[in-house]
Amino acid sequence: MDLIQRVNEHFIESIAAKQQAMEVLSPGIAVAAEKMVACLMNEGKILACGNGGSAADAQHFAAEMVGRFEKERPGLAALSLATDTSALTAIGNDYDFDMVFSKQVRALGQTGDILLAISTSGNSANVIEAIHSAHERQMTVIAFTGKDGGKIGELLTSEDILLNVPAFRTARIQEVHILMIHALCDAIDYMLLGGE
Ligand SMILES: O=C(CO)[C@@H](O)[C@H](O)[C@H](O)[C@H](O)COP(=O)(O)O
Ligand SMILES: [Zn+2]
Repeated sequence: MDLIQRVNEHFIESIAAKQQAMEVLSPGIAVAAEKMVACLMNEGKILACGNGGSAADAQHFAAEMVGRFEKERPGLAALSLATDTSALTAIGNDYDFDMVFSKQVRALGQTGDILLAISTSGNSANVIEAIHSAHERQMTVIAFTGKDGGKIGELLTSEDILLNVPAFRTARIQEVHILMIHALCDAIDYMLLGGE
């Protein structure tokens, strides 16, 4: 296979992953957006976490909430738990890397807040611990996963939302996750501002 064909395969596979995800996830994404708006309108906030590419997704989502997505509006309360290098290194060094998010959730999370938990495998221990802490704090969890949903898929409650991408390659799952983030931002803005 030549290099251009190899690149083409990525586009083809990504398009297919998105098509399959659309068919199963759009209703759940709409419900997640409604839960987020209800939380934000009730003085709540959204905490987001994930590792590697998903850390970037958590940060990307928070930036579009606090800054803006496509329309001018007041900033919305969201925070990435994956960006504070001092907190991440101190907690990782002094306690355990599994606790880097959960300790922040316990410190910052309040009843009615939302945890956006992002893990392509559904098995990252620090994301799982963050979900346990969110439940202790009576927060709702919205989980973005992939593959078979992993352990995260098994520990969510009926109050939570599992948005599991039906794909097995990490890169493809991440590409759908970022699309889901933009769809969420758009739905939130639409509910708050109306428009097209
Ligand atoms: O972006 C990628 C791979 O595309 C990596 O950085 C990837 O996010 C990391 O390996 C993560 O540690 C994977 O964690 P998870 O998605 O299974 O929770
Ligand atoms: Zn990646």
